[in-house]
Amino acid sequence: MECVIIGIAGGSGSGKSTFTNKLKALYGDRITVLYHDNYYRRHDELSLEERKHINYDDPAALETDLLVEHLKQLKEGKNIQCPTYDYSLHNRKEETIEIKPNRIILLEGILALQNEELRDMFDIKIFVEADADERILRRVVRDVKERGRDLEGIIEQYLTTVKPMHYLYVEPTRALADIVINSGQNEVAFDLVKTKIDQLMGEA
Ligand SMILES: Nc1ncnc2c1ncn2[C@@H]1O[C@H](COP(=O)(O)OP(=O)(O)O)[C@@H](O)[C@H]1O
Ligand SMILES: Nc1ccn([C@@H]2O[C@H](COP(=O)(O)O)[C@@H](O)[C@H]2O)c(=O)n1
Repeated sequence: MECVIIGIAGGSGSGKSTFTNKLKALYGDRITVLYHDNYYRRHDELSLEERKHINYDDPAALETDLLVEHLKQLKEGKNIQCPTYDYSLHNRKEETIEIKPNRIILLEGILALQNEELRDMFDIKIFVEADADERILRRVVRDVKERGRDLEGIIEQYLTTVKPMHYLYVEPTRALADIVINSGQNEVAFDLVKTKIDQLMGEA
């Protein structure tokens, strides 16, 4: 079985996870989904307070080498032990999850198209687009509800790291995408990607 890897990038709050999770809900175990965020580096040597102030939007914050290695293993038909991440503790969890390869592999993350070695592994490159004001508003709601954050911290992080890194590293990768889709809740884009996945699965 030859794997087809689809990279899904876009700014924080653009709707990447919404789009990816909708595909996962449709295909279930017939597709493999990886999240770049699970590859944020472990920082046991730092206190929680110190970990709060890491620049998580800089490519160096992610162990992308391990992700590339895992994608290679999946392509070889091997299972991987995928790391998992705790946003509240700003650290990797102890547990890993076993992930199996499939014909279609999705990889989602803000910097999915930034690293050249990773980008070169993708057969299809997607960038999810959304205005900056909509992205930050969605992030505020999500980070308070789901990631254990407060408004003050979200604003400080956005202005000091998220926003500058977005324009330095994320936005330029828009031009490297095969397809740019407008928001993660885009029925037309979803149907187009679904049609392509169905076709590729039929060819396997
Ligand atoms: N088009 C949209 N309109 C309104 N809310 C959205 C839209 N797309 C996503 N959201 C919401 O915004 C939040 C962030 O979306 P998410 O998919 O997690 O973004 P990302 O993975 O790109 O950071 C989620 O709570 C999601 O439900
Ligand atoms: N400990 C962490 C790790 C990451 N982040 C932020 O997550 C964003 C990427 O995830 P999305 O679902 O929003 O694409 C990224 O912008 C990091 O700032 C964090 O806040 N804390």
